[in-house]
Amino acid sequence: MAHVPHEVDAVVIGMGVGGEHAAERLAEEGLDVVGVEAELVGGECPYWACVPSKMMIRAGNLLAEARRVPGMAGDSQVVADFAPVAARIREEATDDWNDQVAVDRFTRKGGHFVRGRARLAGPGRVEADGQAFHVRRAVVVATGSRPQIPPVPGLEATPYWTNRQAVSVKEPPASLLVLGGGAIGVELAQAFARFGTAVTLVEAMERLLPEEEPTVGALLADVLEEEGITVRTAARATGVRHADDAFRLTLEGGQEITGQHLLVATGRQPHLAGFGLESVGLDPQARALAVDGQMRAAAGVWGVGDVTGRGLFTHVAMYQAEVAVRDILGRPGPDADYRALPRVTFTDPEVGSVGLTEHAAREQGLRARTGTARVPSSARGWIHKAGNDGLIKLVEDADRGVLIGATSVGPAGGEVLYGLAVAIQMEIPVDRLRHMMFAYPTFHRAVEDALADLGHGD
Ligand SMILES: Cc1cc2nc3c(=O)[nH]c(=O)nc-3n(C[C@H](O)[C@H](O)[C@H](O)COP(=O)(O)OP(=O)(O)OC[C@H]3O[C@@H](n4cnc5c(N)ncnc54)[C@H](O)[C@@H]3O)c2cc1C
Ligand SMILES: NC(=O)c1ccc[n+]([C@@H]2O[C@H](COP(=O)([O-])OP(=O)(O)OC[C@H]3O[C@@H](n4cnc5c(N)ncnc54)[C@H](O)[C@@H]3O)[C@@H](O)[C@H]2O)c1
Repeated sequence: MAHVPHEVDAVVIGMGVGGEHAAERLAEEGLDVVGVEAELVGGECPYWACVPSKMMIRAGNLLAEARRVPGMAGDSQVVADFAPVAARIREEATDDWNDQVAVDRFTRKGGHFVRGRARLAGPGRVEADGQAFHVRRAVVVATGSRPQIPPVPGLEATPYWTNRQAVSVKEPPASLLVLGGGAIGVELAQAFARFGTAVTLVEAMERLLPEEEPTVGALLADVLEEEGITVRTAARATGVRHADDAFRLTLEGGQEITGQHLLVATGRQPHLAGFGLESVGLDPQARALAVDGQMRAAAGVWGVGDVTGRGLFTHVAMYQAEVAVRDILGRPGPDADYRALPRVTFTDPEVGSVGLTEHAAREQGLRARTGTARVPSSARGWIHKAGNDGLIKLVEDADRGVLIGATSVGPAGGEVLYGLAVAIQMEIPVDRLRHMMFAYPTFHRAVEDALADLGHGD
């Protein structure tokens, strides 16, 4: 191992996307930085989350498109094979879950890497792998999040999957129960189903993706059911058993559903406990690490990424890391701004949203006006035909005449979102948006229809 200095400028605890970005940037700026990682540098996103799941989704989308050929372009016979997907995840995405490339990238920039579990031992004091560091300038807490496992009786004793096992399989299971109809649940349910897995998706709330506009969950449930997925909403699991290579999930009311595997995707919780936060006056029992607009958690301590409980997205972790780095370097800059935080769930159709939903806007006491357009009724949606499900919904603050929220569901829903995110971030008056030209026939042209509908859709 390289010589590790004990007096250092900064220690980054957790080298997931947030910590890795902060550590690399600080090293590039010439600071003496130690990065500590207990597992793999890069964290959840490249090895067990965003990247492998999106490779599965890309492959599943190809199958779905090929199955849409009949009636549109001739005939097709699709033989699904998961082997190339499993190989890509091993060879291209994760290097068989080896992070040497990422470690080398960091050390080449001048950083000092320590493999191990770091512990705060008081202000400016960090211990890891039997070494003690005296930190002159900054400790960055970037410990991420962990799956939140619900207290369903019997569950803990079963070999259930989290996202980690789900994206590491070499073959799709014959059948799969998915507990949780949030982002992970819907993305992986659809991807596996397209490879032939019989999927049952169980969501406790009334709708899938319950944080999104109500119409979104209903639309997505229809699409998934059309593809052969059994969707159970407002369904509570009261017990789980695993016997004879099968999971048996009992639902409130007594119905039992079975599957070869069970994926638990019921949310993630920030990782605060067990690494000495109390030694710097912070609460390890808190729901998330509280930070101010410059990502400061305490004197000499910054927090970035999932641990802060904001958004739980890779782009949020990297954005926050930039803010923290600037502040650590003593450069003035604006506070982190989440008004136009974009979210994309990569189902087919993609579900993109940014800013406030209508409900959230009203809860904040804003006078919300909404406008909606259906993608199949737009020129491009009509031309697209098979797989054209989707909608655009806009939420305007009627008092200020600017958009404060938008939803874009459709074949390119996540991409269409971009223009809406710019409009919200820049507070472009709705009256000016109405006088823009929207290229014909793009998917984003449906935004023009939704703008015209503002005030009529309420
Ligand atoms: C299945 C799935 C799909 C996802 N898809 C997307 C997507 O498409 N787009 C998107 O934007 N987001 C997606 N996300 C969310 C994204 O993965 C996270 O927001 C992102 O990984 C957060 O990065 P982070 O650095 O905060 O934390 P993490 O990636 O969790 O990294 C934290 C790191 O800290 C380490 N650590 C913890 N404690 C210590 C300690 N005491 N000492 C040393 N190391 C420690 C951990 O080992 C870990 O490597 C997805 C998540 C999942 C689960
Ligand atoms: N495309 C993306 O950007 C992407 C993809 C996957 C995950 N993520 C991130 O990862 C995080 C975790 O994803 P997730 O899907 O686990 O969480 P989530 O919070 O998005 O969804 C969890 C779902 O599980 C439901 N639920 C909770 N307890 C339940 C129970 N006992 N029975 C049935 N349903 C229950 C909730 O009502 C909710 O709908 C997300 O917050 C998201 O930020 C992002």
